Amino acid sequence: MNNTTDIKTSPKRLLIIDDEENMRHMLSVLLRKSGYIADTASDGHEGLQMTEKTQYDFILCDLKMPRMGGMAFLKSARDRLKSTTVIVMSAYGTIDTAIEAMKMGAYDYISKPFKTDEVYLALKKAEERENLRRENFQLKERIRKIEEKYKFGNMVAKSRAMKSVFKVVEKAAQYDSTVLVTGESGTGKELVAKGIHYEGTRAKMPFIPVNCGGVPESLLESEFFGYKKGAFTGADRNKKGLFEEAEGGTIFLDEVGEMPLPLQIKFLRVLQEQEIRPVGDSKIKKIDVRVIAATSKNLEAEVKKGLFRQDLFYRLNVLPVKLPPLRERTEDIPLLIQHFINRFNKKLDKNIKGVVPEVMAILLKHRWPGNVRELENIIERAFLLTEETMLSKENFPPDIGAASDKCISDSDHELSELFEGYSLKAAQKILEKKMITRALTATGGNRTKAGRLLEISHPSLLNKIKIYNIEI
Ligand SMILES: Nc1ncnc2c1ncn2[C@@H]1O[C@H](COP(=O)(O)OP(=O)(O)OP(=O)(O)O)[C@@H](O)[C@H]1O
Repeated sequence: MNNTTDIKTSPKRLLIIDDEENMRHMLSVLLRKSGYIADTASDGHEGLQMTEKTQYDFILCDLKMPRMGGMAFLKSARDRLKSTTVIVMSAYGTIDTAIEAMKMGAYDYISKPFKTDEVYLALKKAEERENLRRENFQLKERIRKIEEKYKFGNMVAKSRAMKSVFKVVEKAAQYDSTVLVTGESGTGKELVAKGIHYEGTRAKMPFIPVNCGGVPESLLESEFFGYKKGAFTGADRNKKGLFEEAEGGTIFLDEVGEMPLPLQIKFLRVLQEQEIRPVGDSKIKKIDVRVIAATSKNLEAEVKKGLFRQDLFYRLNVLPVKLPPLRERTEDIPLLIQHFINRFNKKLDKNIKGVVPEVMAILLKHRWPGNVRELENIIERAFLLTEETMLSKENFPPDIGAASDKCISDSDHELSELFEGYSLKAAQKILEKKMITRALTATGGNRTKAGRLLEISHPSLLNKIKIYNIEI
């Protein structure tokens, strides 16, 4: 019989509970030979005492015994046996008793009289289940630890750029200063704001988000500051504004760049004085509200254009947090993918393990104009389309990755238009000049960032700019 070798690999603790001396003896000799550390008990009562002292991997338990039978044992030891697999044995084994025992937490049952192979088989099956359960637990623990390490609030990230963002926002959570979060749409500005609020001392108080671009201009003032009964037609009662709703907590001004200029003046006053005046009211009210603002616009440019007040910009920009677009932090993509997979597994009750390498390569190359939101959406879409445990190319929109392919074929075309002949040196010069110009344009002339995009050092970039006489 080769079952013995299978079981022998790791010594497990096992308890045999049976009132028949012969059975206890036979099973313990047999199982010790197979590598188990086997103890015995002559009834449920003794079994209970032993489980108090020792943590067993397996228990083989007879059902009918004097003093305390198997069912009563299962009932009393239930809480203690969470990580023990119990197999019941019964000479009176009807399906009903087996079902009853399983309801009480037993994993399997064997009917007496049984052949030794049957015991081995039941134990082997239980051990396999145990291993699976442990692996599953370890995997979840590993993911949990990775997520803990790269986490702020509900955000995950591991890129250098995002780690420095996390450092700033962790600090910001400890204070009350106004924070201005900037970044393209979908980079996680609202998530940052929520993180600062829920990780800070105001966590138990309200977090009120307002989209400054989504409220009609005529309503903005009464929305924010509230109004007094009779302030205008239809104002038939006093109404609290969003600032009062957020009392003690945080107000999140999303798309603050959309705020009309007249309201900006009022806002400046609120931030300076920490007080509001409801529409139609002559009295002012003190407020205690933290302000976090966000915008995908370049507010400094808006200030220059006269569309945003400079003084308000300075008031908001006490602690600036800039979220880089996803295409500039590709190291975050695999972590985010796993994060969303875990989330959708829970939400949709699935067991997806990951994406196939071919898809990962495509996702790493994609430009992500919609940033993390776009990534989240296409993972959710792939979840709905797949029947497998790995997400494959067919589950993703065909245009994902097409942009990067197009880039290559475009540049192929451009290259052949740019020069003739076969000189590699000449081609290299043309290509270098073109790539540097492209990187400088993409970074608004920022040489440090352009160097990073080109993956060359800052001095090397400066040198090439000089050699190729590139104008910035
Ligand atoms: N680092 C991250 N980890 C996990 N999820 C993220 C992360 N960044 C963004 N998300 C998710 O991406 C989506 C978009 O994030 P969020 O709404 O915070 O972006 P935003 O910059 O405020 O977008 P918009 O400017 O369009 O309002 C959300 O569902 C959010 O949960």
